[in-house]
Amino acid sequence: MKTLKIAIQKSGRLNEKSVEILKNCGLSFENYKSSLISSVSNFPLEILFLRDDDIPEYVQDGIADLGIVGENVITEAGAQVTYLQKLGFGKCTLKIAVPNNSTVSEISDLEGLAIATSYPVILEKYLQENNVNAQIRTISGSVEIGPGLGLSDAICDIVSTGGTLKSNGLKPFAEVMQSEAVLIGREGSEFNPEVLELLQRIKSVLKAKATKYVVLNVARENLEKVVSLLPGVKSPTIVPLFEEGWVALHSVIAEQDFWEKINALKVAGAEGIVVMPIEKIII
Ligand SMILES: Nc1ncnc2c1ncn2[C@@H]1O[C@H](COP(=O)(O)OP(=O)(O)OP(=O)(O)O)[C@@H](O)[C@H]1O
Ligand SMILES: O=P(O)(O)OC[C@H]1O[C@H](OP(=O)(O)OP(=O)(O)O)[C@H](O)[C@@H]1O
Ligand SMILES: [Mg+2]
Repeated sequence: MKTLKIAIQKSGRLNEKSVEILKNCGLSFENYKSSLISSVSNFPLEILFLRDDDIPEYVQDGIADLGIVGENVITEAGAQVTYLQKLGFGKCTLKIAVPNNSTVSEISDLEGLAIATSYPVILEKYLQENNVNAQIRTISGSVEIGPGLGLSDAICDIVSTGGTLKSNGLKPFAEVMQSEAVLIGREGSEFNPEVLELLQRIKSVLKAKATKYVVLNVARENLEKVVSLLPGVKSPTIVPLFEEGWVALHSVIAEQDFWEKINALKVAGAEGIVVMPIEKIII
């Protein structure tokens, strides 16, 4: 069996969740960041801990077989890699923002202005698509400080809660791209048996995370009504209760669907609703 290499962020926003998802796949390894490489004892895999900016090229060039990195970083690098799976964390949006007192309110107002960013490639393309000529000032971090220091009139940076923009007196007005962490490989990677095995485990972990195991009690006469409220439930398990005429309904439900229905379920006669996490769903 060939030992695969997966590159993940050494430290920063994506590190913890990347390690978590691999551990949830049953992979056993020490999170030795100082050694920058860690061997998985129960799967033919080595984990490389890198700066996130380097991950797309490492995968493109075959130094690593797989990587976990933000879509923003892949697009900026222009790397030739294949998206194997969106991972549902590191969700953020690349936005253009200006000082609160700025009169800039649409893209065309950026004509001739200076914009500070760590994403010059993505921004350049966006400005071209919108027929705007602006001066891009590339800086590697703390971009939000740009307008306050007189370095730029606007910024283009990652926004999640919007807290950093707010505390720097900035307001967003245009969305350039949305991003989340993705598992990447090279073209054809998914045909490698070890990659396929890992990918299946990751999918199982993600599926389990998005679903809950639900148990509820309901009187038999209300059972049909309750089942009809549960989307996607084909055939729930029904277990008779000691109390005559009552049953317990067991089912696996998308968490999102469930919370929307909870009040309707109660009105329909569901009682003692217990919601439990699921560790893995094997697809
Ligand atoms: N506020 C945020 N909320 C959610 N995701 C974010 C946020 N900021 C960044 N990200 C995502 O996490 C990735 C890593 O962000 P981080 O700030 O750790 O990068 P970095 O400082 O460039 O790290 P490195 O030292 O590895 O180069 C970003 O490229 C983006 O995809
Ligand atoms: O909208 P918010 O929730 O405030 O998040 C946005 C901030 O998060 C990121 O920086 P990070 O905190 O990762 O620090 P960094 O600039 O050192 O990468 C990004 O560069 C923004 O500055
Ligand atoms: Mg980086």
